[in-house]
Amino acid sequence: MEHNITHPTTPSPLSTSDTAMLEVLVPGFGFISRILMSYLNFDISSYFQVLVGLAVYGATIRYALLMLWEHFNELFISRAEIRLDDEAFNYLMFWLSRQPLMKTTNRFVAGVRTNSYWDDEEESDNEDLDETAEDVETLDGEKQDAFAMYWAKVTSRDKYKKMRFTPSEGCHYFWYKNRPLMLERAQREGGPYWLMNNERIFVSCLGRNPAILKSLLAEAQQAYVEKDSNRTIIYRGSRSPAGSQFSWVRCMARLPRPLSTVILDQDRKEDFLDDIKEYLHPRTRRWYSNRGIPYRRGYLLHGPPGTGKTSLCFAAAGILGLKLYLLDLNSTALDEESLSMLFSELPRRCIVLLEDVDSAGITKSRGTIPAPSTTTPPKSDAPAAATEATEASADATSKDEKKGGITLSGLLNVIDGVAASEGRILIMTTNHMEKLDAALLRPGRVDMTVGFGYTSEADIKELFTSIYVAMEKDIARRGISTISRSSRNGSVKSQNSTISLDAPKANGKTVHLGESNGASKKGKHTDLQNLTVSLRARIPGLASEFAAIVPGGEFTAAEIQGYLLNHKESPDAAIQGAAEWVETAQEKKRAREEKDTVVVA
Ligand SMILES: Nc1ncnc2c1ncn2[C@@H]1O[C@H](COP(=O)(O)OP(=O)(O)OP(=O)(O)O)[C@@H](O)[C@H]1O
Repeated sequence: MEHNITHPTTPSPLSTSDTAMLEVLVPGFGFISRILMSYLNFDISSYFQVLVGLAVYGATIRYALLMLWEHFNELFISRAEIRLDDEAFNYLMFWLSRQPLMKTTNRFVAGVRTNSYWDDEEESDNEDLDETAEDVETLDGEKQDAFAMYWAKVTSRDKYKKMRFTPSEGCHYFWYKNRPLMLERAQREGGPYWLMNNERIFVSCLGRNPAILKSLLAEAQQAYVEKDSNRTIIYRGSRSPAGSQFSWVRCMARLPRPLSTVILDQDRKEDFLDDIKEYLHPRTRRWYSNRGIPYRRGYLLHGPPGTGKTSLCFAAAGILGLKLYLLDLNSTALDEESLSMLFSELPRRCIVLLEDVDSAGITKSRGTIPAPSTTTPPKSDAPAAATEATEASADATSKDEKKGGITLSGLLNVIDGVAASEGRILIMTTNHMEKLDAALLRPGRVDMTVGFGYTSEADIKELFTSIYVAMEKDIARRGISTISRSSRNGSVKSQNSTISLDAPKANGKTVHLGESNGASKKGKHTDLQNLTVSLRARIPGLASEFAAIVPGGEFTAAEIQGYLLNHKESPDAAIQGAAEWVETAQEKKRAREEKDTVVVA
C-alpha cells in the first residue's frame, strides 16, 4: 500500500540574496523565520514580497520623519552646544544645579565627587562650620567640648559628603524667562563611550532667534564667575584620567595673598609688580605688535627654598586678578607636544608658573643648597651675570637634556614657539640659578630676575609683625562672634564665663576680657579696642626684641614662620623660646652641612 505523505505547501525558498536583503531591512529576520518554521511550521518567507514592501515602507516613513524633523529643527529651533572640555560646561552645570529643574526632574546623575563646579561651595560650607567653632570656643571651660563638637561636625560632614545632582543623559524640559527650553545631555555620536571628554550638552529653544540661549549662558557664566568673586583661580596642567591628553584643570580658588605679607625688599617687590603692570598696559601690547615682537614676558624668581618665590607669584596673581596656571615640568608623562598644546590653550592674560625649573629634566641633577654668603641676594636684574654663570654649566646641562619627560630644547621651543599664546606672563622659579642653561635665561625668555635670600634683621621684624598683626583681626573676629552670641542669648551665659583672649599686657601679664559677669556689649567693645590698641603698640618693640635674638642672613622666612606658628597666640612665648630655637636650628644646619661635605668627599 502506498502512503502519500502530504507536506504543507512550501513556496519556493528564498534565494540567499533575498534573505540577506531582508536581514538588512529587518534585523533578526533569519532567526525569527527559523523559529516560526520549526515551532509553528510557518514559513514566513512565503510572504517575502509583503515583508519587503512593509520594511521599505517603514524605512521610508522613518527617513521622511527624520528629514522633516531636521528641517523643522533648522527652521524653528535654535540650539547651543557646550562641550565638556570647555569651561562653559562648568558654568552651565553650576547654574543648572541651582535651578528648579534639578528639584523636579526624576532623571539625574547623583554623585559626591568634588570637582571644579563645586569646590568653592565646599569651602564656604567649611567656613560656616568654622564660625560655629569660634562661637563656642570663646566660652571658658567649654573649650575642649567646643572643639570636640566642632570636630565631630567636620568629620561627619567629610564622611557624608554632600550629594550633588546634575541632569542625566537624555532630554529635559524646563522654563527659563517664561520660555520652554530643552536640555539634552549626550555623548558625541560615533565617539568611544569611555572617552570622557566626549560629553556634550545641548540647550534648545523654539524659534530661530537664539538670544534666550545666549542670555542663559551669560547668566550661567555670571553666576559661576561671581562665585569666585575676588579669589585667585588656580589651574593645573594634568593628564585626563581617561586619555593621554594634557589639559588645564581648575584645581582651586584661593583668597588672594596680600603683597604686604610677602617679606621682600619693598623696591624689589614694587619693581616686579610695576614691570608686570607695564607689560599688561595696552600701549605695551601695541608697542610689541607694531614692531612684530611676540607679546610675552618672562620672569625668573631664584633663591633658596622657602624664601617666598611662590608666595610672590600668588600675591601678584591676586593683585592683578590674573588666573594662575601651574605646571610640573618633572612629570615624565609630559612631552613637548603636550606642553605645546597646554601653552596654546592659555588664555590671553594669565600667569604661568613653572616651579623648580632646575629640578626638571632640563638641567643637571639637583644638588645641595649653597650656603648663604650674604643676608640679601644680589640686586635681581642682572641677567647678564646670570647668563655668564649659566654658560659654564651649559655643557653639563646638555648631557642631562634627555632626563625626564621634557627636554630643554622642548621647553625652549614651547616658550617662544609660534603656537604659544601671546599676552601670558611666564614665571619660573629655581633654587639653583647657576644650574640653568644660558639659553633659558636669555632676554625674551627671562626678561627680569628677582632674587630671594635669607632673612635680614629688617625682614625678621617684618615677618614677626605680619604674623602677630593678624592676631588683632582674630581678636576682633572672636569679639564679634562672642558679642553676637551673647546678644542672642540675652546675656553672657554662665557665672564663670569670660572671653578667653589671653593677650599679654605691656607688663607681661595676661589680660582676660569681659571678666565681669553680664558685661555689656559696649563694655566688651571697649575692652577689645583697648586690647587691640595695646597689642598694636607693643608689636614693634616685640619685633625688635625677636630680631635681636634671631641672627640675620641665616634663616629663611619659611623657617622663621614655622617657629612662630608654634607660638601663634603668644608673641611673648615666641621671644622667650627664640634663643633656644636658634641654637637648635644652627646645630641641625651644621650637622647637615657636615653630612653633605662627607658625601661630596
Ligand atoms: N619672603 C616671605 N615672606 C612671607 N612668607 C614667606 C616668605 N618666604 C617663605 N614664606 C612662607 O614660607 C612658606 C613657603 O614659601 P614659598 O612656597 O613661597 O617658598 P619658595 O621660595 O617658593 O620655596 P620653594 O623654592 O621650596 O618652592 C609659605 O608658607 C610662606 O608663607
